[in-house]
Amino acid sequence: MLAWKPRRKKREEPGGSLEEAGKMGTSAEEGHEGEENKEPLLVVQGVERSFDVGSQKLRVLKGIDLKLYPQQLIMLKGRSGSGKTTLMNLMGGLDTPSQGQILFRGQPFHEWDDDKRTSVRRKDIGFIFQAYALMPLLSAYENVELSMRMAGIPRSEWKARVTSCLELVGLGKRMHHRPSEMSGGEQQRVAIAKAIAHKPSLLLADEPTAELDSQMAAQVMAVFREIVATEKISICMTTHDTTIMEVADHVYEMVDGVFAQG
Ligand SMILES: Nc1ncnc2c1ncn2[C@@H]1O[C@H](COP(=O)(O)OP(=O)(O)OP(=O)(O)O)[C@@H](O)[C@H]1O
Repeated sequence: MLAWKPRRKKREEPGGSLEEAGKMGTSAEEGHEGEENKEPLLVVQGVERSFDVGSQKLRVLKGIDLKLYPQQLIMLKGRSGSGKTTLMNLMGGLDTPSQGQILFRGQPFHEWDDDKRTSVRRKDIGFIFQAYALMPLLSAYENVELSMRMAGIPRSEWKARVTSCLELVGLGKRMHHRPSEMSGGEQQRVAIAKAIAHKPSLLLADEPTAELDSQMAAQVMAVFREIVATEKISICMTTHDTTIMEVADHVYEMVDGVFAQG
């Protein structure tokens, strides 16, 4: 197994053990330390979401409360269909609640129209949603560059930022490879670089380790802990994988549209 080299030094391969991932950046305890003095980045308060399905109302979320603090990594777990993706869509402003509030940096996300939410999303939120979401004909470098272009970052900043993001995820030497020339874990790390290139404060990741073996999943989690520490990002991710949950500052279990008391 490859060893995790000291933080801030250039490296080509993140460590592959969860013990190492846990040591990166803040530990679970440190993640909560001083929380009371910090403003939450995101507050979800009494959130409900129902969908009209034919003549029926399907109540998917039935009263969710959570606070996500700066530099915290939280996980949502729960059975398929329990509402995890629905909640993440609301947290990212892709959807609005039927009831309740979502405050992003103290601003009422739930009251804003699509355009206003989209502009906040482009600037301040990164997503890792479908399998890898990479453009297959573009190199890793071009994929990350594309997301900076989409976020409206000045061209003069692209090169340095793309390079530093790819180095951060351990792919400094593989920048000019296309996704098809990379392993699943490497592709997922390109997706992380792409999602953080515009310096968001929130990263939302839906099952980011689902397609990966345990060592690659551990590498992705190590990269997550590293970006929480160095990029000052907060992460909310969904997972079914119990083996990676120790890396989280907090794990919420969703059962039938509410959080189980844990
Ligand atoms: N737009 C929609 N219209 C109708 N029903 C929906 C819609 N979006 C989600 N649902 C339903 O809400 C429930 C929760 O779905 P969701 O995708 O949030 O679950 P999940 O916990 O993320 O599941 P998985 O782990 O399989 O991804 C499901 O029954 C789903 O069919």
